[in-house]
Amino acid sequence: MLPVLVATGITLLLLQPPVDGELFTALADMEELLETEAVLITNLDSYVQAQEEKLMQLRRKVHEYRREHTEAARDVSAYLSNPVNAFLLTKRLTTDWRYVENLMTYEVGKEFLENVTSFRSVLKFPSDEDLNGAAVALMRLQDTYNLDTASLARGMLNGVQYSTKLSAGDCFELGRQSYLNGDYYHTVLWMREAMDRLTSEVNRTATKEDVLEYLAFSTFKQGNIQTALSMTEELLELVPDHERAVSNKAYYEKELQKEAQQKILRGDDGSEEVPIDTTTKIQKEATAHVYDTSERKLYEQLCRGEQQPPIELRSQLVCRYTTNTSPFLRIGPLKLEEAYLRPYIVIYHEVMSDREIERIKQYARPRFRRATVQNYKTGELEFANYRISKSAWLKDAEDEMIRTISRRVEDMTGLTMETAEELQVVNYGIGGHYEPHFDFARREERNAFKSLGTGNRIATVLFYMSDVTQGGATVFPSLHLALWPRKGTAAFWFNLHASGRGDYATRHAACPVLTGTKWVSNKWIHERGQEFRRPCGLQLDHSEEEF
Ligand SMILES: O=C(O)CCC(=O)C(=O)O
Ligand SMILES: [Fe+2]
Repeated sequence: MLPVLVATGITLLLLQPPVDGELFTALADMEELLETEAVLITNLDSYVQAQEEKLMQLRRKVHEYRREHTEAARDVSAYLSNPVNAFLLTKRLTTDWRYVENLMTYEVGKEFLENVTSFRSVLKFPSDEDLNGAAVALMRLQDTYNLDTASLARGMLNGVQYSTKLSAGDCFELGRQSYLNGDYYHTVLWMREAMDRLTSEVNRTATKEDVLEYLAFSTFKQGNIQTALSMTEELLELVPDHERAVSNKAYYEKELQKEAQQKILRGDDGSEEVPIDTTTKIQKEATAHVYDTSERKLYEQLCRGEQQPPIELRSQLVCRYTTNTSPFLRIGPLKLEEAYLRPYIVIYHEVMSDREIERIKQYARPRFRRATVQNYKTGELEFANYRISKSAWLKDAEDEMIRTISRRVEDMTGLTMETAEELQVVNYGIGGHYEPHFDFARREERNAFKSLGTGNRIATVLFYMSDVTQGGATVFPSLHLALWPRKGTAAFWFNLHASGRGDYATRHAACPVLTGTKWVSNKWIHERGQEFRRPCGLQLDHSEEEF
């Protein structure tokens, strides 16, 4: 139900901010939804078969009755003078008819519906919050990857068929979900698309009146009262007694009058009026991570692969074998590719085998929880729209293979794992992402690791445990650097300067996954224990900030 703008001008907003859903946050969980769907399809198929069987029996009865009846009608007295016929007619209208009635009243669907109820306790079903989360993820992809609404609705992405085509009803639902989030920008985009699709649909999947109602209200919310009014008038032509439309029309007219009066008072002739663009993007998520728009722009460009560090910088980078971080590497050197020099960011190739990856995934899957972030004021772990993925922590003690990974990180980096965090395994579903952030704790967050007594996160090792079909890069906006996931590789960088102060240039993000799934695991290495392995620097960099 849409809100009514009452005559007093009070908007009755029925916005329900969605609670954070769970299933949409990782692809691993979505697989279970396909299993749920398979069971539902079988059940629905059996239900349809049973209904068809019932109707067929009834249809046979119709034929039988009609045949006898036509026979009787041809010569009524001859037919009834036959005692067998007289008996059969009586039977048809007594016991036979009772059978027909029973068949007609028999509810075929009941047991199948009961089945569905019992499935709910054993199978995974998405919630309304999941639906909202999946819609928000699509909007995020649309924004980040500059996807135009019409192509997306046609299932096209970069000229190839990406998904099934969306019906007007599908577009309407995307618009409605955006509306529920107070995101009128996307509501307008998707309701317009729903309207376009409607005109070509034979079996209409949405009604023009519903689309117009959302469209008008969201257009008004976007600041375009005149268009909102025209849309409402169009709606009233279709449904003249539409209560909400009637009162909204009156409200819009009043608002327009007010505007005109104000213009006269200002001595405005209207010539300088700036048309209000209904497609202007509004900042939608109240809980959105705070970062400036230039960073957002760079972040999105990097995600789309449109930026890279300047050539002067790239030309200094090398690939080499590394042998000096552990004696072990003399017999098994690692392939190292430099990605950036200051800060030093490198990629190690072939440092996690497919077998190890499978084992780690197996361990993590049953323990997946939606990833949280720490509220630096309260210290509480909480969900945030700017980090959408599922994660699990794996201890060294759990499995020889996890221990081996830790030892490998030690060999790779030359840093001790004594004070490192457990291995964090992360799975991002479609649209899963992590907006720009620092891995180290800043001054105001210094409580974050205090209780551990291990100091700050000196370095990050990020293992890529899958290829990602499209999207999902790790990007460093201020460095114009994007690292593209490749299964079995790992990225490494120091988060802190040698002085121990946070290196702000390491601010990074995980771009939303556009197609496919993304698996990574993090090993966060701490300061304590590294004193002789990475000695403190005596010089302070001017960009350094005290931790
Ligand atoms: O998944 C990625 O690419 C980056 C993840 C990340 O930055 C983190 O988990 O802190
Ligand atoms: Fe990070």
